[in-house]
Amino acid sequence: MLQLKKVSYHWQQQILLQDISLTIEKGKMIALLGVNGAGKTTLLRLCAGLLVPTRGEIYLKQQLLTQFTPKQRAQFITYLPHNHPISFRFSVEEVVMMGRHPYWSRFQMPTVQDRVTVDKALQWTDCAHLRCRFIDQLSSGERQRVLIARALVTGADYLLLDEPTANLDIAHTLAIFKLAQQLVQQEKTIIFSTHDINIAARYADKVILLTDQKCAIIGSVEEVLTTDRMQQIFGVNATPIFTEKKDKKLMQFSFSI
Ligand SMILES: Nc1ncnc2c1ncn2[C@@H]1O[C@H](COP(=O)(O)OP(=O)(O)OP(=O)(O)O)[C@@H](O)[C@H]1O
Repeated sequence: MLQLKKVSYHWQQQILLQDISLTIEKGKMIALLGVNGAGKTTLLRLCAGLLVPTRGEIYLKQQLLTQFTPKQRAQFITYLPHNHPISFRFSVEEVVMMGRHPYWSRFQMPTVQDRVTVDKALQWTDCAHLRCRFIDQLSSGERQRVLIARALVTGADYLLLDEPTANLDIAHTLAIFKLAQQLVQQEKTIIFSTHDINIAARYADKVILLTDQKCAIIGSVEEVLTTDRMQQIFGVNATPIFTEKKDKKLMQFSFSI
């Protein structure tokens, strides 16, 4: 369980996040929504332990996140940044293998199990054919899939993904979310930020919406994404459209301004 208790984050005099309390259980897919600059990346980086709250505490498995060593933390939580610039010349396979680092002792070489794990992740993300290419010579979408593969091989329980499919074409987007659903069934927790509200409505068990007061509202898609809130926070008219999919009611939106 990942728990935020009255977490605030300030940068110089600016309040970026204010009094956020959330409990994120295992085995959930959670969408993180908010306008540009709302603090989604900041919140993900706090949950990943890459930033320390100015006030409040974050607990992982009932232990303060700050008490984990970076290596211990990396075994439980992986963070996929948005638009991660990569200027070094490693092959795709080497980059994905880096995701296994949290399990290695100093100077350890990859094991057979590490190679099997990397092979699977390359296949799941449709990167197997790219494995010998250099990472800095890929398209942004190809690179993003490689970085998703690297996040997968960590085997972490919590995957914090900052706009994971922003650069992906539609088929790869759907494939990544299908894979994410399978991981959630295996008790992994995925928190992904997105600007695509229909993707959030389709795949998320819960939604965290960052408001202009720098607070967070958490709940089901129907509870959080009300027409009034969409108008107030995003400044758009959102008309819900309900469809049935495998006996499940699916809410999508049509937008106008
Ligand atoms: N390195 C930084 N130094 C100072 N302020 C920053 C820095 N990075 C982000 N900010 C500010 O923090 C606030 C939150 O930024 P953040 O990147 O978390 O928002 P976001 O919701 O992820 O935005 P977007 O949807 O545009 O990616 C913004 O006001 C931004 O200007």
